[in-house]
Amino acid sequence: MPQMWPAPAADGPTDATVALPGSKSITNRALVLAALAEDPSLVRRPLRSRDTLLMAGALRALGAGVEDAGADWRITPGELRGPATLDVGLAGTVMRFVPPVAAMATGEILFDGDPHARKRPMGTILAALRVLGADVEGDALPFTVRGTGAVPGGSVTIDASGSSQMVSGLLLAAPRYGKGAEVRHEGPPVPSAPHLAMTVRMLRDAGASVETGPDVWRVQPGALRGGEFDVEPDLSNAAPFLAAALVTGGRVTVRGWPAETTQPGDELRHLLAAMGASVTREDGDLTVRGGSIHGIDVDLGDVSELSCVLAAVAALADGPSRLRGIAHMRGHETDRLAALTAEINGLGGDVRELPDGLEIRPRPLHGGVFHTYDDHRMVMAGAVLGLAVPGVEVENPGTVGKTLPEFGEIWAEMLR
Ligand SMILES: O=C(O)C1=C[C@@H](OP(=O)(O)O)[C@@H](O)[C@H](O)C1
Ligand SMILES: C=C(OP(=O)(O)O)C(=O)O
Repeated sequence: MPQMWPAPAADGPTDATVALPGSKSITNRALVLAALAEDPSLVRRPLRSRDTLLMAGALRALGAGVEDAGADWRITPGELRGPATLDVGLAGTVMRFVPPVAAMATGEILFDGDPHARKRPMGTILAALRVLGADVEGDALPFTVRGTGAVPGGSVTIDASGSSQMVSGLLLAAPRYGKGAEVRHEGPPVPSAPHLAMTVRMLRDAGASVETGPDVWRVQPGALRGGEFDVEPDLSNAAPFLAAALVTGGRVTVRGWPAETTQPGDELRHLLAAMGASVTREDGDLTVRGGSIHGIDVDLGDVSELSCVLAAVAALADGPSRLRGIAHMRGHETDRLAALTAEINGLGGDVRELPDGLEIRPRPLHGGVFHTYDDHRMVMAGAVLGLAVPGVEVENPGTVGKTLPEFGEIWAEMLR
């Protein structure tokens, strides 16, 4: 039986300060790099959510130690070994970042995940691993990696237009491959440039030698050093909270907004300003104040994690929006273009799917069930709509635990 959450309508402008847990993307990269390093590491203030617990579990099953150290995680690298059966859940980072590591283990490693995970694109990275010398059977979940203790590495050309994680996954393990790896992309643009920059930055910080050019990345073989990985707050998960300020004409401050970051969520500063918010960063905190909500015409290909919440805000704007450059979201937790269209229209909206995005014409909305398709960001989008539209019931709110188990409490606290 699906659970229903009556999304609270705002009874006035928000006036709140929120602190958010760590970034999924930084936590899961830190876990992989720490597991591949020569010495132990401390991952400071990691996100503890379904996606990161699955990553920790997968790396443990392959021989790494991942233990609580107060609020932190202590990672002790171990000899990589199977056999193992790994659950990737619905986590793109786990399904794309762990197979390149498993290929260096010994023994048979079976990967599987949630029913919808079997539909997410995997063939590109599994084929690339075969080119780099790994023994992989299958082109989608479930699949098997037969680790032989080492991966020769070398050059590979892929079409990563479906997901930047195809590139990131190969690069993160590449320092430990015999010849390292040169990954070239050929095809329509790779989405999520900030996430690729995050991969390169974190590899270099861990001591890897990485060169980049247009659509090419070269990682030299070499040791990775352990140490301390500081996890920033998850700025993509700031989206619904900052959007609440805009939607209610109030104020929301997010604590600990980094001055400089590779997280795509940093773009919220510009995107929400373009939609009518006033945005200021002071003493390391980011504050958004809302007035009227304007539509936008924008390419979100680099920051698609923000699209669900921005689509909800756009449905409440004073003019139409076009969200472009996000065709690859059809391969996310669900087909997000179809899901947003169906669910916003189900509340009386006027959303049309484009080949690469959404066209959103605001209309008066009414209450109803907002289905979420096991997608954390659909829960967040439903919550944002519910602020302004009485009677929105969000299906399976627990789905938000993929990246933010505390969402409900922080949301309620924000509205108090
Ligand atoms: O590398 C990462 O941490 C991520 C990359 C992006 O994937 P896509 O390029 O598949 O959109 C993003 O949407 C995802 O949430 C996290
Ligand atoms: C696309 C997302 O997740 P994943 O890492 O599973 O691809 C997301 O969090 O918006």
